[in-house]
Amino acid sequence: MNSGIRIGQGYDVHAFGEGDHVVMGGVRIAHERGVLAHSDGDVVIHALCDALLGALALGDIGVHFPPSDPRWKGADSRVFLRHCGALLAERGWRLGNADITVVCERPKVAPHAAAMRAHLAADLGVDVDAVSVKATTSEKLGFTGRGEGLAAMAVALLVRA
Ligand SMILES: Nc1ccn([C@@H]2O[C@H](COP(=O)(O)O)[C@@H](O)[C@H]2O)c(=O)n1
Ligand SMILES: C[C@@]1(CO)OP(=O)(O)OP(=O)(O)OC[C@H]1O
Repeated sequence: MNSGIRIGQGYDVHAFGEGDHVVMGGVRIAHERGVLAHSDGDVVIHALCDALLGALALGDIGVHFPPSDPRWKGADSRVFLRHCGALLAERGWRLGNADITVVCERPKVAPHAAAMRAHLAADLGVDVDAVSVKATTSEKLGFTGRGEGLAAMAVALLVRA
């Protein structure tokens, strides 16, 4: 890892299940469904963690936080993100910027994007303008379009600390 930049990408999906809220970017959003997950099922943070781990070539979130490990049952995914931030710092990197896209028909993400960005930036120790969160529907096509679950994609650029 001698070059001055690294790039990574991440993708995560969680199916809707019983519940009355979803968590995205550390924000609890009231919703008529919850998500099926071992942790809190935060697709935004899981995708971002995978982008950061990918940039470091350190595997993926399931390697670091196995779904078989009872410690992570119901876990706040911000714990995972802070851990990834520490891995970056230990290796002499910091986040240059990250861009995350959530794909779902509902819930609406835009009203919560600023709060999500604030959480993600705080957990990674960067300015809020280094972290983008946006959303799109899939025009009622596919599993997200049918309202079966949530998806999120992330890209992250690392720069030398
Ligand atoms: N879950 C979502 C999906 C979309 N948005 C916002 O609505 C805009 C229009 O979405 P289209 O898929 O019709 O392009 C989009 O640009 C987002 O700002 C949202 O907040 N939450
Ligand atoms: C986050 C972990 C934690 O055990 O479990 P899940 O909440 O099910 O989420 P997933 O996106 O499948 O990632 C795997 C795991 O690391």
